[in-house]
Amino acid sequence: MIEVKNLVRTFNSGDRTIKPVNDISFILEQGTLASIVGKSGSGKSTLLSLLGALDKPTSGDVVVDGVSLAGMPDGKLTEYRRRDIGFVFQQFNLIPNLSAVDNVMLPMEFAGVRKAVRLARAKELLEQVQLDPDKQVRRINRLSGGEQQRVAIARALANEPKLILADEPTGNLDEQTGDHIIELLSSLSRDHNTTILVVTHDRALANKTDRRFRLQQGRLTEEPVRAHAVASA
Ligand SMILES: Nc1ncnc2c1ncn2[C@@H]1O[C@H](COP(=O)(O)OP(=O)(O)OP(=O)(O)O)[C@@H](O)[C@H]1O
Repeated sequence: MIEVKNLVRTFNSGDRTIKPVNDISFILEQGTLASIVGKSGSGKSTLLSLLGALDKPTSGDVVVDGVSLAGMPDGKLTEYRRRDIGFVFQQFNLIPNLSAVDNVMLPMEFAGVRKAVRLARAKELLEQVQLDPDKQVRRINRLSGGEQQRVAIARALANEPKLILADEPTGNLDEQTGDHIIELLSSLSRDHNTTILVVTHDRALANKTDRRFRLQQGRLTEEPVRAHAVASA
């Protein structure tokens, strides 16, 4: 369970102070698939960075399974990022001159997983995101944007994180691949009890989530979701 408590992040911009995260509180039960929508500049990336411990709040706290991130030493925060979070972020670029399969194996190497196990799991994950076997061994810089996005999702899943933070996970994908990614995220939350928070402009994805939030000028509101409208459409 993730508890976000009165989270605030301010930035000084010249002689102004801006507050892209302005007293945000919510609780996500384990296994929830939630989405955040909001205009450009509304604070979505800032909020995801705080949840992933890539940035520190000005005040407030994030509590993960009863453990508070505020006041956690940097070494422990790094451990939290590596072990508990799967990031699907633009700025978390894949390593371009490594193959897809090597990119997916990397987080498992950091976690000390044996090579044979890493390789088998990386292949299994790349199959789940429907990357053809011949492309699995190709260097990242020889894959299309959509294929790279799928590799990034497979890599985020590598260590079976408790929480996946995804910024526009279906952004570069055609409709069919996007639908498959939506199914994959839904089944991860439902069957593997992974908590997933996605920032998305994709209505098909937002409609599939259990909870939907809107961020406006640093304030978060929850919107009602029609109960799995897409599934019955
Ligand atoms: N390190 C920083 N220093 C100063 N201002 C920042 C910093 N990071 C973000 N901001 C500002 O905070 C506000 C929110 O930015 P953020 O990236 O969180 O928005 P966003 O909703 O993710 O936007 P987009 O949809 O365009 O990615 C913006 O006004 C941005 O310029």
